[in-house]
Amino acid sequence: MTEHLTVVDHPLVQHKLTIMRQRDTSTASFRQLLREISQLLAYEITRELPMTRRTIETPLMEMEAPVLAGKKLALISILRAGNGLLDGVLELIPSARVGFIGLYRDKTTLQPVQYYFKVPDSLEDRLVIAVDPMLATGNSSAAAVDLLKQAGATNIRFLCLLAAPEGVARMREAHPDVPIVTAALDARLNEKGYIVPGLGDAGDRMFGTK
Ligand SMILES: O=P(O)(O)OC[C@H]1O[C@H](OP(=O)(O)OP(=O)(O)O)[C@H](O)[C@@H]1O
Ligand SMILES: O=c1cc[nH]c(=O)[nH]1
Ligand SMILES: [Mg+2]
Repeated sequence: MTEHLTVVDHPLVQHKLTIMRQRDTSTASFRQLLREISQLLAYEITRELPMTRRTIETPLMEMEAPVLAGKKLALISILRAGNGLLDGVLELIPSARVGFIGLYRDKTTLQPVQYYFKVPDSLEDRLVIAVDPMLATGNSSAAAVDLLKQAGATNIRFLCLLAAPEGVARMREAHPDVPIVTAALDARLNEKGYIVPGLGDAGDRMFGTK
C-alpha cells in the first residue's frame, strides 16, 4: 500500500457505521455490525497482497491458478476492543496466524498500559495486520507497533474503524511506514481524549461494560 491513510467510503461500510455510532444501538447489533464492517475493511487492506501461481486440476484440465504468496499473514488484535475486528477478518482469512497485545489506556494520562503480549513466530517474514477499532491519540497503536517491530515485524498495516486526525498524525510521525485503513476520519478528540462525533468507548459498547 502506498497511501498512509485510506478511508473506505463504500456505501455499505458507511451505512453500517452510522448505525454503530447511534447511542441506542444494542450491544448485540454493535458487535454484529463490527464483524460485518471488519470484512469489508479487510477486503481493502488485503487488496495488494502478493500473489503467485500454483498448478491445479479443475474437473476439465490443468491450469496455473493464482494463490496468495509467502508465509501466512499475522493478525494482531489489540485487546480488548481489537477482538471485535479480529473475528470478522479471521473469517475471511482463516489460515492467518493470530497474536494479541493487551493494552488499556489510562483514563487520566491517556498513556497505554501493557498487560499481555503473545504473537506468532517469524513475524519478519509475514505481513502483519494490527487491528483496533479506535485510533484516538494514537498512543496505543504507536505502542503496539513499537512492540511488533521489537518482535521483528517489518511489514505492518493498521486496521481501524474510526480515526481522529490527532491519532493519524501521531502514527505518521512514529511509524510512517505503517499504512492505516479506516472506515472514517472523524473531526477531533474531545477534552477526555474521545473521538468526536465518534461512537463512544468501543470496548464498552461491544462487551456491554461501562
Ligand atoms: O489512540 P488511543 O488514545 O490510545 O485510544 C485508543 C485505544 O483506546 C481503546 O482501548 P481501551 O483503552 O478503552 O481498552 P479496551 O479495548 O480494553 O476497552 C481502543 O480500543 C484503543 O486501543
Ligand atoms: O473515542 C474513543 C477513544 C478511545 N477509545 C475508544 O474506545 N473510543
Ligand atoms: Mg475501552
